[in-house]
Amino acid sequence: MATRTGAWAAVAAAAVVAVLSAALSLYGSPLDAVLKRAFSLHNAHSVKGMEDALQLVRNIVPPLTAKKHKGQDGRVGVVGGCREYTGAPYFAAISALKVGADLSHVFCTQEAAPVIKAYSPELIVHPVLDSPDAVHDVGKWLPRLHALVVGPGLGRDDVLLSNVKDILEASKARGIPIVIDADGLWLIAQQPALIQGYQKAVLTPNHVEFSRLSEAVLGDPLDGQDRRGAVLRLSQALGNVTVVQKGERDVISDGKQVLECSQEGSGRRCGGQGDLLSGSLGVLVHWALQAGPERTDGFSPLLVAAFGACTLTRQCSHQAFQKHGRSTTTTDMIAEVGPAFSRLFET
Ligand SMILES: NC(=O)C1=CN([C@@H]2O[C@H](COP(=O)(O)OP(=O)(O)OC[C@H]3O[C@@H](n4cnc5c(N)ncnc54)[C@H](O)[C@@H]3O)[C@@H](O)[C@H]2O)[C@@H](O)CC1
Ligand SMILES: Nc1ncnc2c1ncn2[C@@H]1O[C@H](COP(=O)(O)OP(=O)(O)OP(=O)(O)O)[C@@H](O)[C@H]1O
Ligand SMILES: [Mg+2]
Repeated sequence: MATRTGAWAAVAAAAVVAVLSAALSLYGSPLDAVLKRAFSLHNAHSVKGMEDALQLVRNIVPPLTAKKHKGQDGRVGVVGGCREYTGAPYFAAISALKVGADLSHVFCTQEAAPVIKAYSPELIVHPVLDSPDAVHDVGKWLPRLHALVVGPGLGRDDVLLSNVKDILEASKARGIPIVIDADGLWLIAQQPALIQGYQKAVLTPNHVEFSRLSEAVLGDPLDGQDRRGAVLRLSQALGNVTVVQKGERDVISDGKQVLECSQEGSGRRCGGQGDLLSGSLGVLVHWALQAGPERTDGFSPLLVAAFGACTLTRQCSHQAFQKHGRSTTTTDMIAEVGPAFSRLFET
């Protein structure tokens, strides 16, 4: 009996490795050769691999029950929003709420706050980011937040960036998961030490942001030929911070494993799609860490969360484009978050 159980466990473990390897390729570990072989063997079954990776995301989604209180499924904060950019923090914060967070806060400048409030009565908007007490004003909310999304619509004003630097330090000290996007990545490119080794951080650069980070951290211009290697190396150099390089395919790495998302999206490249991704990721990161590695078959929870946010964003783009074609905008994509989520993760 014990032998049969052992044999079954070995077969099951081999199957898990093989199946996941269809969607994941693994570098730099002692298992490298075995897993690379498994990957190339099963690469042809990428649809199945994608399905298995999606199952890991489904495993982290908390059930909707009558037993929960408000806030339990996620209290997310977005740090961004200034005179020029009010759309980006709105897109990120409303996306977190639409994915399933219970409360979504925006910490922005005084000038941006009434505009963002006027977009939505559902967001809690704090006009504090340019106040002399910004760090204290945001800091007092930190104990109540499960995750922070830093950067959408932040701008590059030195005073704001200096406040955000201190907010990052305070968040790290509390162990709060942090998604860093847009101008938050500009700050990290100036001061990579700010995030070095913080393994509860996920960076979500677009093509240009990735090049900037790569140059700052590795001194390398971007190698467009080997995107997976480039993302893996950046993550490793940052001390296994998770990196999501957005593009025609999204490439995700925690410095140990590399995962690709090629869910069908659309040809529409309107602004704000990255904000939908970073806001969604804010809540998924919380869910993934809460679920723990048992629910993600030993894969990094942040990797699974990132895969979920990328898949969801692209599916929203696909669905919105089917309805609106060329006139698709991020607002149309946000209207698809519910149906896209159900289709991907609640089937
Ligand atoms: N409605 C809004 O308020 C929006 C505000 N946004 C904010 O705008 C600010 C600047 O963001 P940007 O993303 O423009 O950053 P950057 O100011 O660094 O500009 C990047 C530039 O690179 C270009 N680019 C992007 N992907 C490229 C690719 N694959 N190949 C070549 N060029 C490429 C873009 O057209 C852009 O001009 C951020 O704060 C951001 O959050 C954006 O999120 C878009 C929506
Ligand atoms: N060429 C592409 N083909 C398909 N999907 C893409 C392509 N480029 C980006 N995407 C998708 O669009 C989403 C946003 O990526 P993008 O590179 O536009 O981010 P961004 O520039 O930060 O956006 P934002 O305008 O919000 O700042 C991601 O989900 C990504 O997968
Ligand atoms: Mg962006």
